Amino acid sequence: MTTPKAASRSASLTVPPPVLEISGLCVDYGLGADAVRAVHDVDLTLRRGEVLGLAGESGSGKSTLAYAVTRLLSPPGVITGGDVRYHPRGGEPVDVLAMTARELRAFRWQEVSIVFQGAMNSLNPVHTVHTQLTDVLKAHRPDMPRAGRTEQARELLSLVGISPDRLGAYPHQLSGGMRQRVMIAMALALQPDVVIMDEPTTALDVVMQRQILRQLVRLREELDFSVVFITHDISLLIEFSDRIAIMYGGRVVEQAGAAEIYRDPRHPYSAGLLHSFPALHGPRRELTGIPGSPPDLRAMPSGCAFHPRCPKAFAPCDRKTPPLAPADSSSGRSVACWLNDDHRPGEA
Ligand SMILES: Nc1ncnc2c1ncn2[C@@H]1O[C@H](COP(=O)(O)OP(=O)(O)OP(=O)(O)O)[C@@H](O)[C@H]1O
Repeated sequence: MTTPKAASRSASLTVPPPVLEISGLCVDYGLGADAVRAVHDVDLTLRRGEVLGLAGESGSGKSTLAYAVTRLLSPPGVITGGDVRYHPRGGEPVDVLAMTARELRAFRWQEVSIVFQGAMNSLNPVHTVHTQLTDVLKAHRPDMPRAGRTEQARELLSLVGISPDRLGAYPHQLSGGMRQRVMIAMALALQPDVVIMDEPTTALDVVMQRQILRQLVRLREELDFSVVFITHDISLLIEFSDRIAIMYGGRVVEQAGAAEIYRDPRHPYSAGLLHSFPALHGPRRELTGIPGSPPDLRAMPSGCAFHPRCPKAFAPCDRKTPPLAPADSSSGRSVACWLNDDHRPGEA
């Protein structure tokens, strides 16, 4: 791209400033007595330049969270509480939940773009890659001359590792991996600060998945954007994220650096997830999976929602929900598990 955002991320150990701050976010499906809570009191901060991984089994609330944060949630989904703040470069924080429709149109694509599950099938089959890439530019940069749009589209394709010669191709003339890269190119077209990727590569084979993610992480360094990367495959997150948040039953149950989660998962659910996917590198782990199934939102277990499946459940777990609390004073890790809480209720 011609004017990449400053690629000079500080190599110092200072914590980068936040770009997206989510606090106390609650999302329900339905209203009144029939409502179920799919996202429960989530606090999460995405920092500038980082890749934040969001993991959890199907139904844990990952996509609902992404839709809510970008205000793309459609009925019966309703945001019932909390706060989402976007911190523009050098500007005052903006309340995303209070944005008007017009503000939202500018916010999406330009500040935060999102690549959804199965995105590679959402390219329009009757238009060329050129038309689809330049349409994004035309809609948001109406003053850009036609030749400039084409030039930018060529650069975007090169960025994601596709020869600009393919600009005239229709989606069916491209492989699944290439279509996915085109979607990523579209998401990067307006140089957003944040790219949210919801299971972007699950339809691809493992080698292609990793190739695309490696490229994305390289681009993140070049173009200086932050990534929220959502998947149920925690081994992918360990490889590509800086930090990981693990969701269960709509709540974040553990949040820590990717290496910390890998070496020493503190929540029994995190440990279970780690033993559900083969790691590509490092020592082999025995794959044991997690017994049982994720909870039904209409009948959530009392206390910690994971307790019926937890090999380490003890007295307080079925009675009281553990808060997400700092686990180490130094590392910024937090865990919602009574095993890690010095202030746990009586075990009798
Ligand atoms: N339109 C809807 N109406 C009612 N409940 C819904 C709706 N969409 C999602 N849910 C429920 O909300 C919960 C969270 O779903 P969500 O899709 O956010 O989970 P997820 O972690 O992204 O799962 P997956 O990995 O399968 O996409 C699930 O229990 C799901 O059944």
